[in-house]
Amino acid sequence: MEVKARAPGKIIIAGEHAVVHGSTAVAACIDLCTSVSLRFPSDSDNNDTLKLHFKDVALEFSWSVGKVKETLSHLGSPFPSTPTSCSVETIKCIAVLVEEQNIPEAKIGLASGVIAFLWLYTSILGFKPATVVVTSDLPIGAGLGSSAAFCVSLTAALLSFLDSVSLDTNHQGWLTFGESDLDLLNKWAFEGEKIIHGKPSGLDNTVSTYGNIIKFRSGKLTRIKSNMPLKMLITNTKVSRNTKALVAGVSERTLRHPDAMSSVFNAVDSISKELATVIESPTPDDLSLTEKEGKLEELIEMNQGLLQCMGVSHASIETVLRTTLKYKLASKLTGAGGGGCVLTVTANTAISNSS
Ligand SMILES: Nc1ncnc2c1ncn2[C@@H]1O[C@H](COP(=O)(O)OP(=O)(O)OP(=O)(O)O)[C@@H](O)[C@H]1O
Ligand SMILES: C[C@@](O)(CCO)CC(=O)[O-]
Ligand SMILES: [Mg+2]
Repeated sequence: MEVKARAPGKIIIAGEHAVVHGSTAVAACIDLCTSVSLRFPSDSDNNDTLKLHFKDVALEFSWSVGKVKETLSHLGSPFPSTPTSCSVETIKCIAVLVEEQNIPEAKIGLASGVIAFLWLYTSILGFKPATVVVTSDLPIGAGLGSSAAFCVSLTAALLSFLDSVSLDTNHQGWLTFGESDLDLLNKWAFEGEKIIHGKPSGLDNTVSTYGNIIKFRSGKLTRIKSNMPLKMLITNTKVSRNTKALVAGVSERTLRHPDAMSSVFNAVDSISKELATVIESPTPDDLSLTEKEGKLEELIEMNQGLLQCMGVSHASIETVLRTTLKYKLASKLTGAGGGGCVLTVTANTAISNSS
């Protein structure tokens, strides 16, 4: 039997990093997805292997199920309905299983995703042979939430085998999770993100699970209904970086300058709240649309300034900012920064073109 699940990446319109420290953020999912296919061998295959294939990065892993069980047997039977954090000791045990796979040095950054895979797989389905294949439209490690889309699509594929999870009617050829199961899916995906990110806010997995546009603060989401067209350009600087290290860097700066950073986080909170209000408020005519777009651009610019204060911008990001500024367009980094992707609001251009 084979199941295929997919989940979207995201852009953070305002509030990245500050959201880890309790500020509000606004994020929207994008139509680039990660897909996970999961196939169990038939009885006649007489197979005792758990295989994982990361197609985008041409990496294949395989373990004997007996070996995985031996390493993790102290954890007991799986509790799929109770999302559980992977303890530091268990991460160490799983890391041994990953080290044996001899990931080439240039791709060693992907190891945390393999650990997250083994944790989610064994916690939800236990010790069963299977073949899992991961493919993505998203650039990996570029700020568009590839880690969250991976955790959400993988968890969705795993949970779909549980009798307790009911899948809703067909949505463009795909079944969707019912509202109550989305919470379970999101919680497990968060546990995967914790392994990859260290200290995630939960924003990325939440927007990937629930879709559309959300406002998010301290683990709580509010769905947003946009009342204006949001046209954005995404530029990938192609400078690779690691979310875990960037998040840790901001926490270290916060320890060094608690008062100053607290003011920065408060300012971001106000920016995200105002931005959500602007997006949601009615747009009766073209004049109010132009006014709202002006506000949006200014808020994006202010948020970028504060991200620079947090130390997560990068020379490659500044180059994109300078370039878009020549065309009077506002931009900010999106996701963890340090390279990765930059967002540019392009709505005004669209209006002047059409008028
Ligand atoms: N398609 C994929 N194949 C294999 N591993 C993946 C894939 N997508 C994500 N990953 C895992 O996620 C990690 C990248 O996550 P990271 O959080 O650093 O970047 P991101 O999620 O793309 O950006 P951000 O968190 O800023 O939105 C990779 O190192 C890998 O472990
Ligand atoms: C940098 C961060 O705010 C967003 C990464 O996409 C981290 C997080 O919220 O977990
Ligand atoms: Mg990530």
